[in-house]
Amino acid sequence: LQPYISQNTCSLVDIQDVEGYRDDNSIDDKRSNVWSTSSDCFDEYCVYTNNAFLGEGISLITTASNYLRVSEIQTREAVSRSSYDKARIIEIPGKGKGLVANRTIRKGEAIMAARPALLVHRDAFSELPLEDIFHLMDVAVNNLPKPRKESYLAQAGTMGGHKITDILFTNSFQVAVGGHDGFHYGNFPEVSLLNHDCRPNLAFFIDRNLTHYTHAVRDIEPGEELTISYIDPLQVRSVRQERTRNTLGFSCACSHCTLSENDADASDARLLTMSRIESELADFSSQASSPALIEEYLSLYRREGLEHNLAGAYTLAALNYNLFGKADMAKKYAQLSVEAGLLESGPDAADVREMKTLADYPESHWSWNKKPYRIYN
Ligand SMILES: C[S@@+](CC[C@H](N)C(=O)[O-])C[C@H]1O[C@@H](n2cnc3c(N)ncnc32)[C@H](O)[C@@H]1O
Repeated sequence: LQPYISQNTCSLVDIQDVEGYRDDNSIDDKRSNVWSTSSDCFDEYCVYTNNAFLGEGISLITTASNYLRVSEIQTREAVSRSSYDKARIIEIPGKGKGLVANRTIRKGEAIMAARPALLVHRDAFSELPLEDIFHLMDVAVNNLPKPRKESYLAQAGTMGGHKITDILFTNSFQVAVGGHDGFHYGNFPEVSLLNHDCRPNLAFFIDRNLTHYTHAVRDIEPGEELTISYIDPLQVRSVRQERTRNTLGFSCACSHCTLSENDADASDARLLTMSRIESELADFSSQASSPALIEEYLSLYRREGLEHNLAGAYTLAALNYNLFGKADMAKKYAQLSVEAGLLESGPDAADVREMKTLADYPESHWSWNKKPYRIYN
């Protein structure tokens, strides 16, 4: 495995200069590689820093094998895209700072493409004593290039305690870098101003090059807040609220969580019906599925305002219509699944590729006509 050799090679001295942290243990020849490591390691976890990684600078707290996986990423494409032409920062009642649209944003429009400033191996938190974690976190953030360190430290920390760690927990995404132990907490400072909403107007995904993409999933009016969902939006209100309160540390003030009791009960009833129908549609031998059931399922999804989470529902619809041997409907929903999947999971996602194939060749797909509809009609 060869670490990424950047065209934009920086001297290791740049890193040594940051607040006195020394990286006296460089991994690679500094003429050919911008990665460096600090001598601060605990067990198998060390700090690795690259002050030009994908154009911006990143620190990792991870194992040697995960470092090698990350350092293999060779994207040189300048994807960085900030939201600042489309949105501005304001105080949002009950949520702290947030982003609101400056202008009309159309469904499908790209909002941001952001790279991580910090990746921390998930197991480091269970395997290392807290004081060792805090030390590694300090080294990792202090070793970042100055603008990157400043944008890390400008993020909100809402849980208290060690500030740099608090910021990570308040603002992290799960990032898998590959392999069986590739799970990390990832921090993307540019994304951190997006508040949570159980019915958000943006979808996001992180691709295999560690880029975090956000896209609008419906038209957004000027002045409307831009939001993503931090949790599973298909849970009923009490479960969603318990999750934001107990795991993420805040009481959700989104409009769906603050519905009247009657409206919240109606939403919960829809979610339970959707879950019941989904079990039937996902069981390809079920005799209960029918075109009417598929359409009811999709209309409940739309009624619930789940536009950021539609790809899976369209996939199930496409597969079920194809099982019935109804090619036109299978194609229609496979195309809608691809359209939604590109915003929710990106072009490399397995489902997106499979639905493209189904849309093009429904009759060659494994599901074709396995349950001819006339039998169940
Ligand atoms: C990733 S930050 C979002 C930006 C943050 N509001 C700020 O001021 O920088 C996550 C924090 O924002 C607040 N937050 C986000 N969504 C919220 C919501 N739906 N209801 C209440 N607070 C929310 C919580 O304090 C949460 O811990």
